[in-house]
Amino acid sequence: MPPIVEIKNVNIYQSGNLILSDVNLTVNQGEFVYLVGKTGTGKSSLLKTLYGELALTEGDATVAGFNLREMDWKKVPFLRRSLGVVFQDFQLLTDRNVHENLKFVLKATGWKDENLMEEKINDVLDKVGLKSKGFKMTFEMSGGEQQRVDIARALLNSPKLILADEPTGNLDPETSDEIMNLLIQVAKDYNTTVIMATHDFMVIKKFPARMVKTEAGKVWDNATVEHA
Ligand SMILES: Nc1ncnc2c1ncn2[C@@H]1O[C@H](COP(=O)(O)OP(=O)(O)OP(=O)(O)O)[C@@H](O)[C@H]1O
Repeated sequence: MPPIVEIKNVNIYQSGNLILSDVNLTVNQGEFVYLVGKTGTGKSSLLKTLYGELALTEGDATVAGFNLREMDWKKVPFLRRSLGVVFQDFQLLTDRNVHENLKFVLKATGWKDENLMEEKINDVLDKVGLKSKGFKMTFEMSGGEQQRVDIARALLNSPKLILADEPTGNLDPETSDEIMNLLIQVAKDYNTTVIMATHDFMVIKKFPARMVKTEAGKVWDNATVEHA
């Protein structure tokens, strides 16, 4: 199986400033990878490049079978559909309940059959342990529950790759552990790759995995906990 992410000699810019240079990174299907590094060193910029929010102008990268360099801009929605993206601040729609949040995404990504949509929503809610909470408004939920909804949403289109930007950033340690267990379980059950940016060294120590670090304008592979 080809790597799910292959980045070669990539330079990443924000507003014309070079943030990361000569990035090389290969991630295989099913791997769990932490992206660590001090604030402002480019973790989010790297993730944004992977999900097509920052255009790739120098170097080559393939993500979930999409060639980012040659990709027509119009194809970005298709790239996004084959990824699951999880954020620190959830980005859920606050005027809708959980079920409606999930249905909104399904409809926006081309689902039409009502029965299949119901089946899928039940399936992902069950997966994240929220089967009985579909009727809840998202603002009525705890941070941990909202993060579970966010993960459920990321799972809707059965992604081969989940990109998570500080998914435990707003959670207490116990809830962080629950979310980590969930992400790891999901990755295992679906053979999904997870690339997760984090500052949370308690989490990394407790759930060790490969580490990639942003520092001094470069991406360093296999950084150790001590150096991070
Ligand atoms: N939209 C933007 N326009 C201009 N510069 C930006 C933009 N977004 C980020 N930057 C700059 O790019 C650099 C890298 O930011 P980035 O958010 O990728 O870092 P990070 O490692 O994810 O930080 P954090 O851990 O705080 O989220 C920073 O110097 C930041 O100021």
